[in-house]
Amino acid sequence: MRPVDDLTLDLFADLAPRAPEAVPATAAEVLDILRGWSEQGLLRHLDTAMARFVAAQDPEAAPALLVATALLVQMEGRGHSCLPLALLVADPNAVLAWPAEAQEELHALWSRLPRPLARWQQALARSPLLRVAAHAPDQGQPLVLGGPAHAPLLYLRRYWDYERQVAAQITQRSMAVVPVEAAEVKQWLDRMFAPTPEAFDWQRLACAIALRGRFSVITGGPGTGKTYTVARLLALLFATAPEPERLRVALAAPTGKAAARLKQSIDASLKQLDSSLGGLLDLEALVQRVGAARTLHSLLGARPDTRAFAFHHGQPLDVDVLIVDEASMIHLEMMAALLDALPPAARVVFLGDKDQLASVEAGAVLGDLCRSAEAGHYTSATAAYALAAAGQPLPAACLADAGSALPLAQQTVMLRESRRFGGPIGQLAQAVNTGDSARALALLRAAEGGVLHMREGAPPQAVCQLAVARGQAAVNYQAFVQALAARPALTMAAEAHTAWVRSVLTAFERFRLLCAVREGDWGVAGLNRAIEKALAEQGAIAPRGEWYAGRPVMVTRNDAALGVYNGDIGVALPGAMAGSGLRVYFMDGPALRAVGVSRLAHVETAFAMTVHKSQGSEFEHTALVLSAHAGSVLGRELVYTGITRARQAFTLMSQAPGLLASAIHSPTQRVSGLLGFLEQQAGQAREAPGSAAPDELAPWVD
Ligand SMILES: Nc1ncnc2c1ncn2[C@@H]1O[C@H](COP(=O)(O)OP(=O)(O)OP(=O)(O)O)[C@@H](O)[C@H]1O
Repeated sequence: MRPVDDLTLDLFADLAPRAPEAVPATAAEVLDILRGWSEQGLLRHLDTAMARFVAAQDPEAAPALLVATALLVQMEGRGHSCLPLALLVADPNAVLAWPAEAQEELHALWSRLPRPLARWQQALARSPLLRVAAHAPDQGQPLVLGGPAHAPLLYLRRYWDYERQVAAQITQRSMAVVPVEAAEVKQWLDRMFAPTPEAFDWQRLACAIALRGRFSVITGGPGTGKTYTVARLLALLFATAPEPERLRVALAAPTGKAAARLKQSIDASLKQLDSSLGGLLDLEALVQRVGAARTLHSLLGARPDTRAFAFHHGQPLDVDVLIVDEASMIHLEMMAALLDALPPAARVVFLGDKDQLASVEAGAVLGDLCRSAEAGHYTSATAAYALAAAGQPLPAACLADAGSALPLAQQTVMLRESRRFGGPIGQLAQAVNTGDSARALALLRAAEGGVLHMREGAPPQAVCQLAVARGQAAVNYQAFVQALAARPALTMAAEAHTAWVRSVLTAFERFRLLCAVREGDWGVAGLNRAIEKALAEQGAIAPRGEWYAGRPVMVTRNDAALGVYNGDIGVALPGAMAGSGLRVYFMDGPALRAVGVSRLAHVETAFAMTVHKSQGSEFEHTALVLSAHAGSVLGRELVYTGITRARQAFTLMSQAPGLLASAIHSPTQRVSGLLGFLEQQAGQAREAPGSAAPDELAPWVD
């Protein structure tokens, strides 16, 4: 990006003349306006505090810089990694989506700020606190103006660093392919996958692609066989490694629950494969080698109260292969930390559903990485490898020119056939995903096969009724109530107590209420209170104070010392001995863990939880509750994620008619520059002397 000269600015000046009466805003006036917006709840106090910080550090800071800083911090709080400056200048409300009553003030301020974009850029670039990435040296400035010249992006410095680092790691790792004996791979794939003569087998392709790469992504909706495929990949690595007994494999996921589920499902898949391979490989030994799955925080060695991890590039993880599930939940900062901690020669495979909700924190990394997963964009070199190793010609529609295809695309495979969601739930999820609200509503209204249910415009009591009433068609918390009531006599052996605890935890996991928002009668807090009250009236629980027997809780903060992690769900129950206090029991695969309630400071009741927190879990019956006051939170990904948490039955409870359709028509778009960085770095890699373009890589040995 070149600095903008005054001549260029003059050319633009006439395009958007300022109204003659509009007096340019001063920095002091802008800080006052921002404070007013904080008081009205349009901005957070943190947002305006950052603008004040900039004003304090740079007394000459332009008013436009102060506005942009506050809005940038607000955007970060909403999950965006940067602020799209051109759009902000041209149409601030397209970026901010403020309520109608606030827009007049917004436009009033805008009329007093510079136009067009080039003048904003010039005003911003004058500050020593901002670095124009294209031509200014890095002097630790807290703000960075990057992105393409026609669509500049304003970053907080650390997000700019994360995106650049993540893109560099991915590009290098995607290009650093491992030599592979294609014929040997094909032989193993023939043994591991049944022939599919009529259809292209994406699972076989994913296995072959991940085998040759140090970075790969396998994306697909629920039940498309991501874990089935990765279990075969592990077996294939084990079969082809020069020293399989030394292979160090680690499994991880963003939450404890998702990690435990990954381990269970990989173990089950390897067992099934073991019997179908008839002892050709010692997969029992592989299962032992894989060990327990961990949360990403625990894998990286999170340290209390700091952003730093024990493992990083100076102290890399001790792994050869890392499988990471539920990758849609990984935020940008975590992705940067994870890639930084991986030894250069290790393979990492990310599994996840690109259409699910992105992380609460900034970044939508999996979504960004999978932007062209459906299209494929494979080069002729990848196609040749697919033919040699997976034994299938790639569909012509998935091929692309090597000059434009990203190295990342060569290592990304989308699985397309769901083995578990063929029925009404799968059809509903697909309708939502494709933006077809008419079909989604028709499926719900037809109450297909007793699997789908919908109620619009019902009072919150109806949601509570659905969750706790006896004799409902689909399973609800009555299963939990019954398990709770079946407590064995205190004289019974400890095994009976363990079996009871396990039955209570299992029953609780059969049903869940998922909300879009936390507050209000239709939010997590209100519904938790209502359900506690209703269950107490039934005599199922006896809440006296915060803790009571049968209180289900979700952990909201990692505590490595206690071994509990954000998202873990447990139930408070009395111990086996008479008079023993309440403990929260957690299920860790087959094992149980108990923590005294007084030691758990960061938990919340979990009869109702947010859709965000439900990622990585599935329930026999899921009820999704849509509040009329959810605002922009109510998007397509939220509804899709809620639906795909349901295994056998799904109920939609909507406070008002029309909420579902409006959510389906509002796909969430997170602003990020990650793809731009990936394209830029792929271009640099292509042009670097002696470097191989993706099409020229020699990834396998015939
Ligand atoms: N090629 C296949 N042949 C037979 N069964 C398969 C195949 N692929 C997957 N399955 C079965 O389909 C089910 C779903 O597979 P899997 O659990 O691997 O999907 P997933 O994409 O990991 O799902 P989720 O998103 O829920 O984690 C499993 O029971 C698995 O054994």
